[in-house]
Amino acid sequence: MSELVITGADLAGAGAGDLYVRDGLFADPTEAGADVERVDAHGLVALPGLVDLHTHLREPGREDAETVATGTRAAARGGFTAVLAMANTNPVTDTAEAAEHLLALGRRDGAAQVVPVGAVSKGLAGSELAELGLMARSAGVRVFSDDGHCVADARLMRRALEYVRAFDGVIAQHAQDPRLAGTDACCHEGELSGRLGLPGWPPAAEATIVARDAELAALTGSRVHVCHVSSAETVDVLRWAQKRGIDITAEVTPHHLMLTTDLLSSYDPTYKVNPPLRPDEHVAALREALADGTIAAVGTDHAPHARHDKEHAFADASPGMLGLETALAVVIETMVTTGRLDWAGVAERMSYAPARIARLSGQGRPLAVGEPANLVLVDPAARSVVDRAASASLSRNNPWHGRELPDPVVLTVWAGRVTHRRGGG
Ligand SMILES: NC(=O)N[C@@H](CC(=O)O)C(=O)O
Ligand SMILES: [Zn+2]
Ligand SMILES: [Zn+2]
Repeated sequence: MSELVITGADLAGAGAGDLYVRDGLFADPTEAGADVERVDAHGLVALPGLVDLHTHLREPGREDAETVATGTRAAARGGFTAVLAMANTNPVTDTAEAAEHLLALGRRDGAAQVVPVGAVSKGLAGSELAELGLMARSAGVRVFSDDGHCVADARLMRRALEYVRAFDGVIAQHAQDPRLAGTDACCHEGELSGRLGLPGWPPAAEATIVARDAELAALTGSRVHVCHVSSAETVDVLRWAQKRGIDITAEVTPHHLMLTTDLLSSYDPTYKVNPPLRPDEHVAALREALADGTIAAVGTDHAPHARHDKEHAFADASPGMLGLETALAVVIETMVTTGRLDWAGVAERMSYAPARIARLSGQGRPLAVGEPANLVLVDPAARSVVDRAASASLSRNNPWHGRELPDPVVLTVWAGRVTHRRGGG
């Protein structure tokens, strides 16, 4: 446990103040002794520790691609103090034992809080419900997702929603109608997919599932969350559903806020991701929706893949890209520098809202005396060129490699522990 005083930081856009980290909590800075370490943070911004609703840690099963230790170290370097770990591991997190095991791994190896996401269906197979109630009771699971797969069966989705309502759970849907966009679909459907000869993935495959799930949320009085929204069509559906008072939230990934379909013309599998990168007009709609709150949160969909799964012809490579270390940089570049979000807005979309959606009690809390000491100290002016070799992740599928981006994270503190400090230490 660390003890330190941070002086002069802009507290999430609310003006300058001091923070005193003691015994895992924020304490009154006037009580700090003269011997306590002081970090001069004038010109920096302090945000509550970031919370990622959508991380793939790959442990258990694919420790060659990522582990709890390496994935949470990447999280800490990105300013995150909690990550929701998706269930598509091997074995799948579809039982209470599997969820408890992941919790234990997180306690042992985590440089951030590891929150298990439970599978909706056994083995992610989409036919029988997993042990939702047992996972909730024994491991505190509140977010359930078959991510990687869509819960395509409307009846199973309805039953899952009815089930989790009892304990205020939420179903996080990977919205991809498998009949409109099958497992081979890998390029936004349009002129370019035709020219490149890649199977198309139309926005309608996402938006139709989201419309259906909004109706099921209304029918059951339960909560739906939409993973990695990629299209303007889905944004329209979300607006319509939220206007009706339906309890539906959504996240957008950093890559969908910035990268576009044309990158695929190189056939570089680094840019293969599900759902696919889309043209400019979708990127613009996603930025607008994140600014106005239609999309409540950023979720990284950090999806590490080993070399031998990624270095293939485009059609055969595994989909997914790294995201934890660069998420805040991309949000600053696309949302803050452009005037769409202020620092309070960044805190809301990357900490408060994700913590609320996942019903985490000790995360996404204000920087105030008595609250858990989770924070990230941000340098709004620093920039650097991203180097994939410098990552804490075990994988190198980094779509930002070689780009100049903001380099904001100076210090991360999780539960009173320094988990990252720029330049090491
Ligand atoms: N996003 C991806 O392209 N891949 C994810 C699965 C997913 O998020 O659907 C993965 O697990 O690799
Ligand atoms: Zn997904
Ligand atoms: Zn995912």
